Amino acid sequence: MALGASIELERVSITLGGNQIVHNVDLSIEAGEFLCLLGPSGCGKSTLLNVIAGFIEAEGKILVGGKPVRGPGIDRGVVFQSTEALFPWLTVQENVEYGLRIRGIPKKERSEAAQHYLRMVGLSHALNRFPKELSGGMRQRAQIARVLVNEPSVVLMDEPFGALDAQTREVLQQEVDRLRRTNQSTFIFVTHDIWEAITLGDRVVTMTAGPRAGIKSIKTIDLPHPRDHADPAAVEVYRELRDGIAVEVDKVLRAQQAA
Ligand SMILES: Nc1ncnc2c1ncn2[C@@H]1O[C@H](COP(=O)(O)OP(=O)(O)OP(=O)(O)O)[C@@H](O)[C@H]1O
Repeated sequence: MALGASIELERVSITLGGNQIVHNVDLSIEAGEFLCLLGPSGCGKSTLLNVIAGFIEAEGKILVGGKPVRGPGIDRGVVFQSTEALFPWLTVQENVEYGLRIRGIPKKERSEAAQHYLRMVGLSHALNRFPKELSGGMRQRAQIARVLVNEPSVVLMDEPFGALDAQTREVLQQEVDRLRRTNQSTFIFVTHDIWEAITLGDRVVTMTAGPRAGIKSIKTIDLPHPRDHADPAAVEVYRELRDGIAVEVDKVLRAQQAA
């Protein structure tokens, strides 16, 4: 299993289409940490994740495992929100094996690895199905297995459960919460959902409203796993995060009204 890598962002600013989306972000993420990123819609969460993934260039320093990010790499795996992210012409197992096949891993080894990770996400019964034969939740499980099979040091998740119904979402949150305890990768998980962030995060970073979004707060979630939403300490964390985000959402609404 790959060990997680630390991530350092130093004075990171991101400009897209002539607009500065993110301004001067400094953030240190420890190896093996699970960090959740919350913030109002459009503030730049996905953009920041895409910069760490190496899909978008930025100003400032971005170090993963002490090395500057110069583009996408196998050390960083990305799970997208879209349940369409799998190759529709490949079976579940072939989708999960894909990255290993590209890297020339022999058939027996990649088949065993794919089955191991598919078992981990509860998809052993669906190895030979095609994506269109899966529910949205199953597709996201397959996507997670497809990323984890490469044993990345960093797993970047961009609202992976955003398109799922509430019950499936809760089940997958519990699964990721279990999985990350045996997986030593560093996780950054973008979400709109405050409870999702509290369920999963070692820390929750809240961003300010854009443009020129930055970090508003960093909250350490010092509660035992699995996290109980009825625990008064969790409710207190929820209130604090909700109130902080409400201020930022309000700024977005006022800016929209003024425009
Ligand atoms: N390629 C691009 N060119 C210009 N502007 C862009 C581009 N991609 C994103 N943006 C803008 O950057 C800002 C941040 O977008 P981003 O998707 O990162 O926000 P977000 O916080 O992830 O939003 P959401 O929570 O709604 O997914 C938005 O104002 C968006 O319109």
